[in-house]
Amino acid sequence: MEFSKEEQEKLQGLRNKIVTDGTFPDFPKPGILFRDVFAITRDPESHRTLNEIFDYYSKKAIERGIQAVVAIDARGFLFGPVLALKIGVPFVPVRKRGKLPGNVRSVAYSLEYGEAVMEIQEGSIQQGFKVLVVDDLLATGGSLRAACELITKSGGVVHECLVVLELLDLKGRNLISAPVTSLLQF
Ligand SMILES: O=P(O)(O)OC[C@H]1O[C@H](OP(=O)(O)OP(=O)(O)O)[C@H](O)[C@@H]1O
Ligand SMILES: Nc1ncnc2[nH]cnc12
Repeated sequence: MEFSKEEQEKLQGLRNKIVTDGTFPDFPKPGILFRDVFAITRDPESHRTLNEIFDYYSKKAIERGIQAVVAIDARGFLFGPVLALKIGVPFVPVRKRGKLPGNVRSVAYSLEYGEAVMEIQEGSIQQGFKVLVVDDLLATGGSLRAACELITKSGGVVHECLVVLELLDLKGRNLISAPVTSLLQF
């Protein structure tokens, strides 16, 4: 997605915040350079700036006819509900195994520093709905791909994905067939 010059300047400020306050070598394992999105939410001015970017994104998402927002447990929940409110559509969670009640659909996946299982509640996505999938960060793409698979198997249509941070060298977007917008690239 295209951002205006004004938005690009705001995004540059947010990126600087991650560099100065949100970069941790060797966490949670040796060799992983952890990018901590809470560096933005901890700082009210940066948080407000990110919210303005979401205002802009949401207006465009309404024009594109997005009908539901799905976000990934846990850090995706910082942003998915806000976007769903701005767009005016349902927010649906995808959660790690064992957290969602009722009948669920599951998928095993791997991410940059481990393996896990994620789940979605049966009936939580209306058939044919155009879905925006949200997460804080795209690394290898394993998590986002698993979420997209759950949505598709539930009868939703993954229209687009939005992540705040993208780790470009891991090429995670290559695993995702829908268009992916990232706000800050590393
Ligand atoms: O692109 P990938 O290699 O799959 O990695 C990205 C995922 O890793 C992190 O989640 P994590 O499972 O650490 O969970 P958390 O949100 O509960 O901290 C992050 O929030 C993304 O969901
Ligand atoms: N390098 C990283 N930093 C923060 N969250 C992550 N999730 C997967 N890889 C990550």
